[in-house]
Amino acid sequence: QLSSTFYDSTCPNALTTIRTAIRTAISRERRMAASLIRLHFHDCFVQGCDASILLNDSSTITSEKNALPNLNSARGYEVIDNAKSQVEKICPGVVSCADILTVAARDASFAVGGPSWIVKLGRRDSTTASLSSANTELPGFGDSLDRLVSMFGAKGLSARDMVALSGSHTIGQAQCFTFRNRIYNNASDIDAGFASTRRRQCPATGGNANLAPLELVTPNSFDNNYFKNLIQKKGLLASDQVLFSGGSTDSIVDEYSKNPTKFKSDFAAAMIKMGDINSLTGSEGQIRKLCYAVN
Ligand code: HEM
Ligand SMILES: [Ca+2]
Repeated sequence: QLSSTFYDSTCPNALTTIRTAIRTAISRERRMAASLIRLHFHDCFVQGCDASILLNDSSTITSEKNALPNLNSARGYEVIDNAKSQVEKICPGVVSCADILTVAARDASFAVGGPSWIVKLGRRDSTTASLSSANTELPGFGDSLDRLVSMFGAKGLSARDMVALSGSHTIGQAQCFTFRNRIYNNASDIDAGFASTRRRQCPATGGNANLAPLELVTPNSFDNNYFKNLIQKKGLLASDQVLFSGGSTDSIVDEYSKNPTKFKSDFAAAMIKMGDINSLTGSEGQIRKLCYAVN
């Protein structure tokens, strides 16, 4: 049973300490806000929000960091490790890495103009990781709408939650190899001018790691331009554009494009729901001393 007051008596300064560490990291590099939100998502979809994604390879752990969706892609691990070490200084052995990552995602959203929300706390850290689940349970950039709906459904999230959460592609960057097919296949669901602009930084061969903003107008601020772009056929990933391509989620995209306030409140609610996925509580798991290793 998670609760927003979980650390009120055991570590009253936990949340301000985390916030300072996260704000410092984001002021150094604004993209870090995007990276931390994504890290929380990639944690929660694999064994639940249990900080399994933070564990390094060891004799007992096969790290999720090496799974396809994460390798050379997920980032921000060191920011969470640092926030943890700050929190350990004030209350050793009390605050879980899973909670720190959840709070970090919320603080990251707020730091770049997104909504804030009250985070539920009391998650415990896993003593295991699952590279295979990370490879099979995280969505891919080429997935169909039906597949995306069913992958989120498997985690207790609705199609509406999925569209709202995908709105976090209003910030952050993607590598060329994730959108190459889309910009070179002359499909009817992509704006021709947009495709040709993107091709300049993403050649047909090579340049796999070249970056492009997931949302072209305001890639560093959290707003609803992502949805406006989808309506103009300017989604970067195929998995972005499928949300507005004549299917069942078109009306949600349309609604969020017109109502940024509704998008932000739905996003916050969906983040809370995602943070509830299969948490370890009570005496399950442990409170790690270091986020990258089990005790
Ligand atoms: C709907 C299914 C989704 C797919 C297929 C997907 C796929 C991707 C891909 C391929 C990238 C670029 C990675 C790279 O090039 O290294 C990316 C980036 C990102 N994703 Fe998603 N994503 C999905 C949903 C979500 C959700 C639910 C969230 C958060 C709630 C999220 C947050 C982000 C953020 C913030 C970035 C930018 C990260 C950065 O700049 O470091 N995505 N996503
Ligand atoms: Ca996890």
